[in-house]
Amino acid sequence: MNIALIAHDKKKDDLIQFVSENKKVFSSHLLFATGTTGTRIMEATGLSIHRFQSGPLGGDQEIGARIARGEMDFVFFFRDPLTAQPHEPDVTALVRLCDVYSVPLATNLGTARVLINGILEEQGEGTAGE
Ligand SMILES: O=C(CO)COP(=O)(O)O
Repeated sequence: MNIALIAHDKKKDDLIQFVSENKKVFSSHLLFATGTTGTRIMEATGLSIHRFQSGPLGGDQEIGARIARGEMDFVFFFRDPLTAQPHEPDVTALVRLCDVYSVPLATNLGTARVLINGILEEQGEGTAGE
C-alpha cells in the first residue's frame, strides 16, 4: 500500500510519535511525505520515505496529484486547526481529493489510531496493541 504522511509544524511531534509507535506496520508499506515531515520522521524512525516538496512549496499538491492518479491508499494528515497556513487552499484541495476518491484520511490522532487498526486488519494481523 502507498501511505502519505503529512503534518503541520505544531503537529509534527504527534505524527512522529504515532509513526514510531506503529513502526512495524508502516515499515511494510511504501511511505510518502511532504518535505519537512518526511525528513523529521526519517530522522526519528529510520524508515525510508519518499519526500515531495515542503507543503507550502507545493508538497500537498504533489500528494494530491498522486491521489488523483489512484496511487495513494491512505493519508495521515495531522492538521493544525489553530494556526493559519499560507497555503490553506492547497490543504483544502488535498482533503477534497481524498473525499473525491474515497481515500481514507486521518486528520488527527484519534482517527489515526482507528485507521492504523483498519490497515492492520487489511493485512490480516489483528489490531494494534494486541
Ligand atoms: O505544510 C504542510 C502540509 O500542509 C507540511 O509540509 P512540511 O512537511 O514540508 O512541513
